[in-house]
Amino acid sequence: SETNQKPLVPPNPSKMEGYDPDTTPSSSGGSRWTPVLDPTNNNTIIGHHYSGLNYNVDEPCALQTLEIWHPATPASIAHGKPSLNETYGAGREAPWLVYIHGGAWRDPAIDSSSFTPSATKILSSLFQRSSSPIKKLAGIASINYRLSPYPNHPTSPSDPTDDSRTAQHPDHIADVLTAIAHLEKYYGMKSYVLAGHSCGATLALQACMDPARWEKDDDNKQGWGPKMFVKGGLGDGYGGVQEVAKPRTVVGFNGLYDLAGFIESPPQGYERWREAYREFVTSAFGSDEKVWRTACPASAGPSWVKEWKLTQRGEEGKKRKAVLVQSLEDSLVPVEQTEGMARYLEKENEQVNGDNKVEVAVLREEKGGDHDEVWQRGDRLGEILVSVLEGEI
Ligand SMILES: Nc1ccccc1C(=O)C[C@H](N)C(=O)O
Repeated sequence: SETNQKPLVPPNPSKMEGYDPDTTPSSSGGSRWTPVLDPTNNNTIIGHHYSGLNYNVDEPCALQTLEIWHPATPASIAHGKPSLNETYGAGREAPWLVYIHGGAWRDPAIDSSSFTPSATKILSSLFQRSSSPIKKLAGIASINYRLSPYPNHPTSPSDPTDDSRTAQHPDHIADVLTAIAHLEKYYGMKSYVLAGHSCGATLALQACMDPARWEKDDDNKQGWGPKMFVKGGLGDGYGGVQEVAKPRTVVGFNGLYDLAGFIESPPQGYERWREAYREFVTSAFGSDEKVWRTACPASAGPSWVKEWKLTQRGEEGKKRKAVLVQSLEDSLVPVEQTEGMARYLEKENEQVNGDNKVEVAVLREEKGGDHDEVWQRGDRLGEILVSVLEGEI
């Protein structure tokens, strides 16, 4: 397991060329910008895509990567890649969309590329609505993060020596925050919508909480804490917590929000999954059920919502929003998870007034398909996120 004994070095200036991913070290073997073609008209370039970007610059681990898509512009089409000024320029005010994949913190078959159908749909639909989508959406990022052990996976069991498959809470959220810090620092990301599927939705809400929650007792030197956040990453480079801007809007799809609650009393029809839940929750969070409760956004107790502060210029005082989407056909995650999350937020809202309330929208999808179909199809997921970006939800 990782230790925080290793001396941490400040970010290496020679490795700060992240403004141009073409010159950023890439763990997945030198991916390059590729054009994204409109599926409704295979001749039109609607974006440019880059995968396998390390966000842990100094000590890259196989899963500490992200991929990005940018809406095409006349300049990016002419050059075959995004124009740096246009895309990452200091004046860029459009939000990013950041996606966190699911897979119960452990499934090696679900990764950042699972957002491809949705990203394509989003770019395509923004192009139908606008001649200059880059003004509405600066970029899309889909994040990988280290996974927890999955020794009994049928085809890709985890190897205990693989440091991308031995993570335990809070490694997952620490990686997500490191990735967000990377986007802020190297890609000029100022504001963003944070979306997640399944355990990615858990992580999206954890990103709204105070990162100090992920510290462990000081006397537990092998334990986790803020120092772990920067293992070769960004932050202040000396072991401080990565302070990242919080998202103004969070969108959860088929999310897990109260794992202890599920395991304690699975809703009717979901009892058969109890042991599977117990298994992946133990792998991700350890065996202390208290940690399961405090790490999950619907069971963390009052009142973490006040930790969800908007600090970006122009966002102060703006209303925060949680959009919770649940397929009623999901055989793995019951709608009760989403209802419990909504109830938690509404209860928090009773304690505050006006703009301090979190706007809560719950979408119950009658024909949402099974648990993973929402990202496998991508059309509805993309449609919902476009509506969020356009301020329609
Ligand atoms: N059983 C679950 C219950 C809820 C949410 C996800 C799962 C999963 O099984 C995810 C993943 N396909 C896995 O193999 O761990």
